[in-house]
Amino acid sequence: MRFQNKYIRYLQSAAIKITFKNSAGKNVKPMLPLNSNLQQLFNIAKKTTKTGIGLMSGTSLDGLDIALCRFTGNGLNTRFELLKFITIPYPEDIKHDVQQIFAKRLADLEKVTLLNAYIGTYHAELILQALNQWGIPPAEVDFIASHGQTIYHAPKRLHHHTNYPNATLQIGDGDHIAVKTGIVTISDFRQKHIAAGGEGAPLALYGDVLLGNKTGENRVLLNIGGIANLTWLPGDGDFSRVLCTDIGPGNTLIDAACRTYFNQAFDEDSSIAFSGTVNKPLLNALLAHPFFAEKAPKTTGPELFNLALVAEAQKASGTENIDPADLVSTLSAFTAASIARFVNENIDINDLKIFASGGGARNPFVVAKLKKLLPGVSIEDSNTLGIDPDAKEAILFALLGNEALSGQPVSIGNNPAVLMGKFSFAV
Ligand SMILES: Nc1ncnc2c1ncn2[C@@H]1O[C@H](COP(=O)(O)OP(=O)(O)OP(=O)(O)O)[C@@H](O)[C@H]1O
Ligand SMILES: CC(=O)N[C@H]1[C@@H]2OC[C@@H](O2)[C@@H](O)[C@@H]1O[C@H](C)C(=O)O
Repeated sequence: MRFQNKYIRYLQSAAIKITFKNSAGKNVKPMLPLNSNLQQLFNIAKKTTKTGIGLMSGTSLDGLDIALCRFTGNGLNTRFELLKFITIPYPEDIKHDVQQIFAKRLADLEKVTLLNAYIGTYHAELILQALNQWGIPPAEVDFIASHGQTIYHAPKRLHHHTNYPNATLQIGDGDHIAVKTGIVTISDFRQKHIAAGGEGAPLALYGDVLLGNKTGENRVLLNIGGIANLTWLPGDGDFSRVLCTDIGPGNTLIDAACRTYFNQAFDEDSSIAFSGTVNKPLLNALLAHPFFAEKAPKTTGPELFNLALVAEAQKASGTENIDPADLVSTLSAFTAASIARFVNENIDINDLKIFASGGGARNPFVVAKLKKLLPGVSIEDSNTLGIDPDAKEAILFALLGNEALSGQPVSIGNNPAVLMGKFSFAV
């Protein structure tokens, strides 16, 4: 008993000086002290202006996008500024290691475990490198918001195990980033989305509404990354009609064919696609995949859209011996055709303006086909909105980090009203 009283006195003396009010508005003493980590979090949360880093390393495995942003406010009142942005390409050995486990049903569990720690530490090194290059001390950064590296995405619609929930796995643990950089890190955003009933993706909605919504303009923010996804923002400002969904393959099949048949990472400026011819029977076989008829919102990944699926479509259409350049042309046309079909079937195309981002927005063959298939729709890249197309997803995670620190859960479209992300501290 004596010990307990002493302990309570200790807790009271250690309690930090915050004013807590009871329901009658009177000041009361806090019951418990905040430890130094919670104190740090509290200090960051109450800052009017926060500086945060958003990290994205997507399904293309091309590198780590690092966006340094400044935020004021939260939710629909957020104001942000992109201060610095850089993509640091992954060296070949890391790409190779991640590719060994990425989107594979059977993988070396030791490698997964090693990479979880390694990628966290490696991303921390890249952040410190970028900050050093920019001349910004880590102490000036309030938080890091890290997406991690997706290694497997398994919504029910893909895994078909009726007893199991939607699931997804991102590695590159946040503790390693926080300890190595000394900066509070928020990570693993997708689990909460699933826990609250979603598929863990796309999370783009939260940033797209903020970056792209304009009353009176019928807009789509289209991201052509490894997988293509979009957010539709109807001009009437009715948030219940907002739609955010994956569409199908972006660059993932094009990149896979380039790696396999041309020993190159991607089809730079579409030089291969332009040298080939689109094979119509194969294109139609690919477009006949049942995923495209599933109702949105929906998510997918290279777990489904991979060269095995292409081989099946080749078999079904009798195009097994197609020339590799024709294959790249056809896969590029497939990306454009599946996006155009989704837009035509699900979105009001009256006065529609599409703002494209992601590496695929720099694929001239895909963009030209898309424009041809959507006549009357304006298609520009997201620079027109003042958003660097390469930085958009990293900015999104920085925004989600800002929300995790100071936002309120809000529901938009079909998305659950939750704050996402887990906190990691340097000590
Ligand atoms: N000049 C270019 N010409 C053609 N394609 C390009 C060009 N530049 C980038 N790309 C494509 O963009 C890809 C990288 O895109 P991005 O960085 O948006 O992908 P990601 O972030 O990994 O994807 P996700 O959004 O699925 O997570 C490259 O692999 C390539 O296919
Ligand atoms: C599981 C996963 O990593 N999904 C990514 C991927 O890349 C594009 C598309 O598939 C999208 O659903 C998502 O990323 C973006 C950033 C999102 O969540 O909005």
